[in-house]
Amino acid sequence: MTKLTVIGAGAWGTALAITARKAGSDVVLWTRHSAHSDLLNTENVNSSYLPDIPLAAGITATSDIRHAAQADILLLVTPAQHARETLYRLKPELEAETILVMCSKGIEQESGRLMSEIMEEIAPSNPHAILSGPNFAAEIARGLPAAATLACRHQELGESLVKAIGLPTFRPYLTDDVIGAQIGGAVKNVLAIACGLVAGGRLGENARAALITRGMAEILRLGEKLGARAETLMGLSGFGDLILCCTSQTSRNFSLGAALGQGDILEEILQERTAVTEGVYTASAICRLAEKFGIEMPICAAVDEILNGGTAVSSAIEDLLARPFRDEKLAGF
Ligand SMILES: NC(=O)c1ccc[n+]([C@@H]2O[C@H](COP(=O)([O-])OP(=O)(O)OC[C@H]3O[C@@H](n4cnc5c(N)ncnc54)[C@H](O)[C@@H]3O)[C@@H](O)[C@H]2O)c1
Ligand SMILES: O=P(O)(O)OC[C@H](O)CO
Repeated sequence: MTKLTVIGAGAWGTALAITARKAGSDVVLWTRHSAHSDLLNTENVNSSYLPDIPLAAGITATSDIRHAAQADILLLVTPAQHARETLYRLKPELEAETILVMCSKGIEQESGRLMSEIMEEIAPSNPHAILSGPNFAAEIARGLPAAATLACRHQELGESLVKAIGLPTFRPYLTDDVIGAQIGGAVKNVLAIACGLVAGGRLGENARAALITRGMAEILRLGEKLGARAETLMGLSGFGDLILCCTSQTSRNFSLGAALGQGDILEEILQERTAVTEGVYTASAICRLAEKFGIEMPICAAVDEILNGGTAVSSAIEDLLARPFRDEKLAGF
């Protein structure tokens, strides 16, 4: 039986633990606090992050990183900004053949690095993969149907991962485009904030459709510079996740944007949340990458201005609307 540990017991980590257990893997769920692992083991539910959904029998929680690392596969599911420190904690315990699967969506704020680059930097000899797609944790944990992109450079490795986590209701689609599989998940978080702003500000459905479409052009522009394939960006991890998060209040990024659009204060929204809202941290990293590559990402820039530049929502929207009229072909991809 495949031994699989999920690193990070938030909503997504817990949903993936339930999924992998159903797929037949022997599952351990690691959380950094022993009080949390004790609660998970005694209550059999992750009431802080995924209430009302029982953990499948056979999932054991632990806060012991050494025990957690003793697995064939590690699913890394902390917030993206904590992926580096988590990998450093794991590194001394890793066997060379332990497979690392990054399930977090984001770009490191300080370095502008993708999650795969951080895995390569810290654990260069370990095989690694990316899992990303339109996947709300609660739906997956309930066994509702969904699909995701699973990216790794070797087909055999991909197939073994599909066996460990795939279900008829959770369908991983394989690709070798590791870079492409990360761009959509990171950028859609920022674009979902933008669509939330539009919803909160009651700017209409047309405006949202325009933002999603022009947002897709921003994903394609950044993806091209980073070496991603367009087909991956148009797939589950890109277009699929963009549609999901730009059209649903279930998305934490969308709901944060909606609250901002209604006039709430960023710091107060964040204080009230225990769950991570990745777009808040990835926005500035994306804008720095756009600057480095000399590409325009005006929607991401507007969100970054609102989050980090002190620009009022109304004025950022006015600036976007004042942009010159363009040829769609030239402004697209
Ligand atoms: N929730 C979803 O539906 C979903 C779906 C797909 C991908 N994701 C991605 O998965 C990642 C995790 O999201 P989530 O929804 O599980 O978040 P969450 O906020 O529900 O949980 C995050 C978990 O990480 C832990 N954590 C926080 N800081 C940490 C640190 N410094 N070291 C170790 N652990 C730490 C928290 O205690 C918590 O257990 C994000 O990148 C998110 O974009 C989430
Ligand atoms: O709630 P969000 O906005 O973090 O989105 C969660 C997942 O990424 C959806 O695929």
